[in-house]
Amino acid sequence: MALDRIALSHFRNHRQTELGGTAQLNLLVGENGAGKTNILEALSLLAPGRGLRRAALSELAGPDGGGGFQIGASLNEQGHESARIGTFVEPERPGRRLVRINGAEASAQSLGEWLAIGWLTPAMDGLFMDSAGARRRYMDRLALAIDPTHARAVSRFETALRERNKLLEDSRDATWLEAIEAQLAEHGAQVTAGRAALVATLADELTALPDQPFARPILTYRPGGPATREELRAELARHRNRDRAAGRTLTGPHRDELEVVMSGSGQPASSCSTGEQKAMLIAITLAHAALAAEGRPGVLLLDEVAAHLDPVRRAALFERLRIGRAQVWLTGTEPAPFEDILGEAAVWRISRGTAERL
Ligand SMILES: Nc1ncnc2c1ncn2[C@@H]1O[C@H](COP(=O)(O)OP(=O)(O)OP(=O)(O)O)[C@@H](O)[C@H]1O
Repeated sequence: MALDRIALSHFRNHRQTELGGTAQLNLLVGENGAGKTNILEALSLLAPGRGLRRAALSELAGPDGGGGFQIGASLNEQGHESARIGTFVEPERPGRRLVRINGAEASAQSLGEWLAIGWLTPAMDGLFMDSAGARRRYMDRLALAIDPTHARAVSRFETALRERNKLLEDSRDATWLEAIEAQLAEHGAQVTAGRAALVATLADELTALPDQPFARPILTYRPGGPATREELRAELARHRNRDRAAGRTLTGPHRDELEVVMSGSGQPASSCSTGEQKAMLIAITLAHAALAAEGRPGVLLLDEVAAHLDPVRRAALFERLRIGRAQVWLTGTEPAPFEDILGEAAVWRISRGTAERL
């Protein structure tokens, strides 16, 4: 299963770009600023969420679309189209993202039931040094591969959390607070379970990966509150005064942390070298792609990853991608580093928002 017949219209610098005849390995080459990452971003928007740049909808439309844009693709199974999926914004409703699956309107979250899309981009290089919130978002994105309903649980939990924080501040009405805490605990426990399951499954997958040439990370999920609904609810009720004094809820999955250390040395990822951090991110990305491919079809977007690796690591990466089942999209400024896969990859030259098949 793979994405094919991809069509972008008025999406960033792509006025009308079509990519057909895709393969398992797909390569976009072109100068800086040509529009390669924009294509990967368009594909990342065929998943729930804000895509690989986390851009606002208003940033995505190109200059001639009147504020609207369209992204469409076929899902192919053994050469036949099994579904047509798309996401778009209409010029007359610029703040609203719409999704269509096989011609029928659907929710953005339901996209996760069709495809599991993962990515690694240069913007993620600082993930281990970033705030814990960035790693929570990362876990949530990866968790979609094993549970497409995870995004919904996160959004319901966040709504309940905002509501409780507001009620703590302006209301002494215990009945209201109890009702909100019940919701917060229900969705919070679901978020915790989703993240815990993701990290456990990823950790298993990572143990199968050799230590070399990519540094193998050891992942530990550190929950910010009790795991079960009942315990979380009880703890919230117990700590109302404390939370009121702090002005916010101090227990729950919004306080979770994903701890990452390098196997062997046990060094925390945040104090590893830039190269080691990147190698660990690649290892997690590959492990995740393997997970995704076990469930729904996986698509892996690797922006400027391969060209920056030394030849040994690059060859190892290509080998892993070849044996994996995910469809892979790679970008680079030159075809040369991709010499080993040029014979089997579908290659496009991207130039000023256009794509030419090579
Ligand atoms: N909303 C938009 N409308 C039109 N053009 C846009 C929009 N957003 C970004 N661009 C243009 O897209 C181009 C950047 O494209 P992209 O990031 O895909 O480049 P790239 O090929 O990945 O380059 P690099 O190799 O430098 O990463 C820039 O020229 C930028 O001005």
